[in-house]
Amino acid sequence: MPQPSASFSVTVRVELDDPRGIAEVTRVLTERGAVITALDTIESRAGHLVVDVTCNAVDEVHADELHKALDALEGTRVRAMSDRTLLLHLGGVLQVASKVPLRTRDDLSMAYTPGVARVSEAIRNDPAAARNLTIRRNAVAVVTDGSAVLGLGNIGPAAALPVMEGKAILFKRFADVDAWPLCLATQDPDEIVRAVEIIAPVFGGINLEDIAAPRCFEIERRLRERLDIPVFHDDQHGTAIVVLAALLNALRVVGKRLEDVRIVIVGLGAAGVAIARLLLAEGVRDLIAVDVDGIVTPDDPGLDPARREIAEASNPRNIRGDLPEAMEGADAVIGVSRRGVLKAEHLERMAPRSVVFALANPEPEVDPEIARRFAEVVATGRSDEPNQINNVLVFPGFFRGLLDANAREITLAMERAAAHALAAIVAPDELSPAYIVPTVFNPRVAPAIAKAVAGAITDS
Ligand SMILES: NC(=O)c1ccc[n+]([C@@H]2O[C@H](COP(=O)([O-])OP(=O)(O)OC[C@H]3O[C@@H](n4cnc5c(N)ncnc54)[C@H](O)[C@@H]3O)[C@@H](O)[C@H]2O)c1
Ligand SMILES: O=C(O)C[C@H](O)C(=O)O
Ligand SMILES: [Mg+2]
Repeated sequence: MPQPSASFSVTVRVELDDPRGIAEVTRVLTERGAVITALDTIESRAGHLVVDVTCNAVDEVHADELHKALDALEGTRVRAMSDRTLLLHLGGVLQVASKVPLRTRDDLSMAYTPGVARVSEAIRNDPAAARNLTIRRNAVAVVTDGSAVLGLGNIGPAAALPVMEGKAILFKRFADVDAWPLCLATQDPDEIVRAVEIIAPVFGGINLEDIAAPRCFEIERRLRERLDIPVFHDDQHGTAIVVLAALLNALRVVGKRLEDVRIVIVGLGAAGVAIARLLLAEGVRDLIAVDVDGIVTPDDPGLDPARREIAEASNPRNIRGDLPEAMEGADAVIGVSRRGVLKAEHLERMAPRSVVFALANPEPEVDPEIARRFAEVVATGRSDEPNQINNVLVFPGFFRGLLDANAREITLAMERAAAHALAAIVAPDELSPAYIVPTVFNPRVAPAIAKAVAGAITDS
């Protein structure tokens, strides 16, 4: 049963003929499963009270039920009900701010003309000076075509913008990177590659986001060939790094070794391919990938090169069939597909002391409550659950490291180093089923990843 959460927080403005009725209001809300988080008095006089009650609900249906229940109370009227998350996004969540004062004509003539012309000339004479004299060394483009937005699917560039704004503020908050959302009105790989190529002079790095497989593989490869700045596909590499870190620690908790475990990946898309690649590079020997048509094998017709590579390197026991067959005896399952794909009848086939990562956003492959009946370690991608496995643990620090080191490319060595650094933030004596990855608010996360990335450049 999904629980009320802060991601679905509503404020109800209720008008009462008798102030004593507030007790009824809180009773009705609480009995119907809402979690009250604030009560604010708006108007109060004898025989009249208006209050804003803020509470966490489960979803729209639940909020509607709460509204109706309050309306049914005698002497109580609901004036309005507002969704706080939508209110938070009014006008967007991101803005551009000046780093320099603009108070006098002097300030203007340095920040802008005529002074700025000398800055431009300096760059014309030495293009490398752009790194020091512009925003470039701290700027990242968050580029999407809106084709695989969270687990919502192909919702297009306009609907993708709130998610990309969100990514940009996470970059700023956790690693002081200035990121800008760029939602492209095309899903044609040639056009996407060209668009990124021609905006590249502004940026020190490109973060591709929520571009569906298989086109994301080709786009990333072509951009890496053409650009002299690092190109990172967050859903692939960010996810693979956080998953490897979480898996290393989860296996420590259940006392198993990476080389010995059987792992199932559900959803061989952008995230699934990159996770499989990184786990195989790290020494996983028994990995099975399952997609919509069942276990992925090399004889599947029409496999793109990235999926073919995984199909050929996985499934050493040559298991055929679908999810139930793949799950037989599995020590860990990693879901990067869509909500509800994993069921109790799949999880009950797993080995004792197993691990379930259900990472689809915003709703996981399985309700964590159900998963905990079968597995010792359970994690999702949500920020309102313990053990949040989300690429936000990686991309801010990873780009901090790339930008500071003026890196031109991204290597598997950097990804592995970042994963180990992230895992190491949780000390061995702190590890438990409910604590396998640090929270994103742990201030050691981004610096540790940045350091690992920079260290891996020197090593290679
Ligand atoms: N927690 C995180 O940090 C994180 C990071 C990246 C992606 N994700 C989530 O993972 C999911 C996939 O993201 P992506 O970028 O790889 O998308 P994608 O579109 O590239 O891949 C999704 C894959 O899942 C497969 N799939 C769909 N239904 C399935 C089913 N019933 N059984 C098996 N496979 C199925 C699709 O065929 C596709 O190959 C999304 O829900 C996304 O939110 C989470
Ligand atoms: O955006 C997130 O929360 C994680 C990930 O990038 C996703 O697409 O689900
Ligand atoms: Mg994403």
